[in-house]
Amino acid sequence: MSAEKLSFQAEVSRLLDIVVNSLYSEKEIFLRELISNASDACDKLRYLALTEPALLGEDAELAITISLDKAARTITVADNGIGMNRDELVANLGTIARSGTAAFVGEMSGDAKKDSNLIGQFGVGFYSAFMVAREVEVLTRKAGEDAAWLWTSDGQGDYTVAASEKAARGTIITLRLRDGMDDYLEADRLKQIVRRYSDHIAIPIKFLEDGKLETANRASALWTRSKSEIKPEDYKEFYHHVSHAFDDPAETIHWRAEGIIEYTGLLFIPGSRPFDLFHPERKNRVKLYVRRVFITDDCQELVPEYLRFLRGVIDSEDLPLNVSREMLQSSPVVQKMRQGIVKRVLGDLEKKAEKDAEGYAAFWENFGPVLKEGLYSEHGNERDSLLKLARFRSTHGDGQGDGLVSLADYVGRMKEGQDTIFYITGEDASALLASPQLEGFKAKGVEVLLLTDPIDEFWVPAIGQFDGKNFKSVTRGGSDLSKVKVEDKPEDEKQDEAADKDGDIGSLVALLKLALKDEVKDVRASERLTDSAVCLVADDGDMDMHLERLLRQHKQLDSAFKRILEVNAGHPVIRRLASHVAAKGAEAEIDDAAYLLLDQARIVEGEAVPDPRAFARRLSGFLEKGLA
Ligand SMILES: Nc1ncnc2c1ncn2[C@@H]1O[C@H](COP(=O)(O)OP(=O)(O)OP(=O)(O)O)[C@@H](O)[C@H]1O
Repeated sequence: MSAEKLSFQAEVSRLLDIVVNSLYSEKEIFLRELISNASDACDKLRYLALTEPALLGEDAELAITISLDKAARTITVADNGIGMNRDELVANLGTIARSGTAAFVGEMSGDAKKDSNLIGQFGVGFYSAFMVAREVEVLTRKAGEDAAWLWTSDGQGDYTVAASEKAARGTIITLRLRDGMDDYLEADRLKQIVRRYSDHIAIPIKFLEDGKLETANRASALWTRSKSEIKPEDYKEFYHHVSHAFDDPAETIHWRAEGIIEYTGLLFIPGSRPFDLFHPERKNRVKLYVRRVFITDDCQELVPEYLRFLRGVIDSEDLPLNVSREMLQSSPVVQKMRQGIVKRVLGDLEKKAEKDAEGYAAFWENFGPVLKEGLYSEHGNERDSLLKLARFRSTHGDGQGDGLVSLADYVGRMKEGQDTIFYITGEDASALLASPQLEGFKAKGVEVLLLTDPIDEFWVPAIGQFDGKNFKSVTRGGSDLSKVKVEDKPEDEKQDEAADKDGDIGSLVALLKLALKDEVKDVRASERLTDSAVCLVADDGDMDMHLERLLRQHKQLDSAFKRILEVNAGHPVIRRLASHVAAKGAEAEIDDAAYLLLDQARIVEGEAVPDPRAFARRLSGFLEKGLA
């Protein structure tokens, strides 16, 4: 059968472009990637052979073999793992099946530096071979099948697949090196790379030199070694292998649980946020082993969703080797391990938060929004631990929302008479800081949490309270500010308040209500405004305004809640309007003023003005009068 010519998926072509133009300064990592794949292929075979021993047959010693041919300028990496059939070959080495790939590739800018950072999070795996090779050949035969296939490509957009011959199962990858890559034709250099990057691989990596085989790594699973023997670089390289990521781990958690159930955990918190963390299909990929045999990287019961950024290995001593997927789903051993993992990881995070505020803040920036999902989904102690770990921007400190505060910090700073934890939700902290609803709180020195993750709209109502204090949005209901005592209030503020009480605000509010009829739920004099003339708030029991916008953006809601318009009795415009009304009673222009005030409040809230023409007409009318 002749060779079939196929094109790479567009995303692969783009990745290859970047890879070939060599964004990585360390080209040598190509070997790490190929060895990593070969070791995964051996793990997969060993697992299948538990139930189908014939797959291993005579050839039961799984190994990776590296050899060189200086004259032909080739390196080969061979394994006797699971191998691939034709369809798998085309799917695995011609496309990227991972969810979110298209969006990810779309983000690449063509700017070499930025793209290399992005690719670092994504991992190019097999394709990194093209950094050093002008042509790559993959000869493979799937375990249990007779047919072998040869995949060939120069990484320029196409590849070919042809039926071929191979005596035994497994995969042989041959790289024809580019000019200038002669370095990699030295056996010592390759051995050094293997030692650097792959010493922790549990499968023997052998060098074939002058007809002799020499094992170049220790071939013992890293997590089984004692911690004192393991160097930080070993952990780092194991992280690269197990996560297929290029960044470095921010946290390494290695422990052995002994007692009713026994297992070893070696888990990593990535140093950067994986590109697909919020993709709906993103799953936890912690690898489950049973007594050193890889079982699966798709056991969702092992790690809660809100820790889906964890990478690494859990190796159980108690599960049976032939454990099935169904068994895993209902296994009390898995449940116990999950509890242990959660306790360990959250405990370590708590220690980090105490000892290394800066490092913890960096962790929180990356993974806080995911951890907060647990505030919503979990209960009891797990939720309590998460509440301790949660950090927020707030109006405390420099007032720029830069620092992170905990709920305990907040409660510790509450003012006399304050019995509520105040918050505001929105897209970004700096926009929130400019919200009119915050003015009164700032003026009274009452701290407000600035919540900017979509999940905040859900966990806050789900929890309702922290330390016996209710949460309350400053954009909703009565502001409760009058209860808060303020020590030294400037004289002019007191005068303002006195003036308001005696003033004509009552009749103005009544007239505004009349003018706006069904446009608003109510009009009220505000406690929370100090600088702005007006703002909108949600009635207690109605949907939060930010949540409503969020849901409407996602087409989850088409009706709109009516809001309350609050007016600032101390603001010059409102005062003038109030005395105007007192002197002249209701006039047509009150209607226009009412709508202008309402539209202004909408604009500040980031909402569209429903009738822009009417808005422009009214505004021009008032300008004209003002200029006359
Ligand atoms: N030596 C091999 N034996 C069997 N299958 C292999 C081998 N090398 C690669 N594959 C298959 O090709 C797929 C793609 O490999 P590739 O290195 O591009 O990505 P990956 O290892 O899945 O993930 P990442 O891109 O994060 O490294 C693998 O998931 C595996 O199924």
